[in-house]
Amino acid sequence: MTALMKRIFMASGKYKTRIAVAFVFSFLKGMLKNAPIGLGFVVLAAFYHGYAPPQLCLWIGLGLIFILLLQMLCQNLSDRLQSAAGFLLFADKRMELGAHLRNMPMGYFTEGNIGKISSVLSTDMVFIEENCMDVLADMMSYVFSQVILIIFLFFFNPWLGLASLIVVLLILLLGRGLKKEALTDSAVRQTQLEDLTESVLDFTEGIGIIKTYNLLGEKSKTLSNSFREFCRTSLEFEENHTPWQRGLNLIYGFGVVVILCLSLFLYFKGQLDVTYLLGIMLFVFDLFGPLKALYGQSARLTVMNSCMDRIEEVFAQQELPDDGTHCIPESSSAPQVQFEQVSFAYGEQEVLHHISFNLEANQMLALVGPSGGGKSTIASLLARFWDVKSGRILVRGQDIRTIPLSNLMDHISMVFQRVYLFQDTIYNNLRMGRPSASREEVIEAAKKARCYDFIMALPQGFDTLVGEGGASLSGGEQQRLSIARCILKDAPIIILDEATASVDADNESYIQQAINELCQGKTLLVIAHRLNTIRHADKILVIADGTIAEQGTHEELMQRDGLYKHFVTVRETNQGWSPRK
Ligand SMILES: Nc1ncnc2c1ncn2[C@@H]1O[C@H](COP(=O)(O)OP(=O)(O)OP(=O)(O)O)[C@@H](O)[C@H]1O
Repeated sequence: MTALMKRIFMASGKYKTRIAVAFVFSFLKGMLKNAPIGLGFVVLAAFYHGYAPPQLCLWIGLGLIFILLLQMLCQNLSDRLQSAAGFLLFADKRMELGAHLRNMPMGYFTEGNIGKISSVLSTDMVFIEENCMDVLADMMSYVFSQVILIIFLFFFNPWLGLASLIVVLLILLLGRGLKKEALTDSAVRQTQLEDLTESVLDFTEGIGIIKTYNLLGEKSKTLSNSFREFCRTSLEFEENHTPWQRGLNLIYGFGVVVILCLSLFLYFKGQLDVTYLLGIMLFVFDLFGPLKALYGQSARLTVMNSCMDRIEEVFAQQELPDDGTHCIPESSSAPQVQFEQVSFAYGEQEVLHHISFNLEANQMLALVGPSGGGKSTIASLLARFWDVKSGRILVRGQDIRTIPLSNLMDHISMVFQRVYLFQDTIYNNLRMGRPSASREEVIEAAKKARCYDFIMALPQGFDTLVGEGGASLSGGEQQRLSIARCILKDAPIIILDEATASVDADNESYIQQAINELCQGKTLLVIAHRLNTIRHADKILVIADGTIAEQGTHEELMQRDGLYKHFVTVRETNQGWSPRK
């Protein structure tokens, strides 16, 4: 518990003082909880010794009211301070995590971590936010209450104090076992919760594909299995705790009997005053109550512990360094883009080996080659989705690792095959390309990207809301909107992943017109599939097995009897690898 308190306290940043003050009030609340017992004992002793003036009753009554009021005040202050601190702290933590995620390499998001991020941001953070402060403050008050009760007993008789201490030690020993079990179980449970989130995301995001392939039954079954599995683990979590909780209950009861019998024994031996015996009777049945309440919360505590582990794990992921201070120069005699001996690995697996090429301003470089050769990786490295393993990538002579990420992004636009439109109006989706753009500029970009007509045919024109992922628009329309976004951005370097999926002839022609508008006067790095695009490229790189197998213009490469010529021949005879015409 102390370890968890320390972790939360260390993570509480500017709310440390507020939390510390809340805990002080909680401590006072714990002390005051036992004060009526002390008062009761004073009354008993006074009556027993024949001292019972009417004023005593008045004072005791007033004292009790005072204690109750003070207890309420402390409770109120600690609750208010701690719950506000919890919500404020986790609002900040979410923003911190958001900033951290923004600076993470893209690889982190594509390597199956979406479920983890979602469950950390929602389930884990919400659980800690709602529980941490009140549970921790309650824990503190239980611990202090227990300590005070033991001190009472030591004060009455050292043997009683010692006996209660031994019982407490036994409880702590068994509690350690419970904690160990709970820690393991809650880690398993939280991991399953993460898998469950992943399954739900998978199901909802892929619902279109699932329906197309008639997999609704199968995938629903997978999802139901995940739900059932989580339910089973939760039940197991509870069941595994039960024997430990029963053991603890046994020791609580056993401890009460021992203290009761020992008190009577000491009384009959003349070693314990009758007033003390009566005092002990007052609270002996609740003697280990605070510890009982504390272990009753152990399940919540351990879940909080594993939530903290997972939150810290995401925070511990290395960010992509963004400490560059050299902005891209306005002009330079160096090539627009240079790859110098670039190697790259996903984890341990090296997928690019010593790639070197230059791309001059306003030229087009086409990357072609077999699937899995490394074309997309080359494009991603230029946008600094990841950092190279060795070698350098330069933009206008400047190593991209020394350029502030925002400056690099200002100079690069990417047109992906997979388009993402936010749940917002078409206008706002377009304006993301350049937030400072005027309405006229947005409309102009839409016209250039051949979007204007279909936008105006929508019920609210530019103010029409598009669904999550742009579900209410056709693939070709979404693609053109994403191109309009890039036209508005007007970045000098464009990375274009040409669509491989077939769209109808009209759409294809519109997309091509939109791309032609976008690419005017730009430097282009194209992952090319269309023979037409490839033919017009200033330079073609054939990428195979992470290396440049061949390079040159279409004519140069066709003169060699190499991989490229083979690919084109295959394309022309419509077999296998196919750069479309
Ligand atoms: N996120 C990733 N994690 C691990 N390996 C990856 C990842 N992305 C790609 N790879 C691997 O890197 C290699 C190069 O992949 P890349 O996507 O760059 O090839 P490509 O030429 O663009 O293929 P395609 O034409 O099919 O898109 C492949 O072996 C691929 O399996």
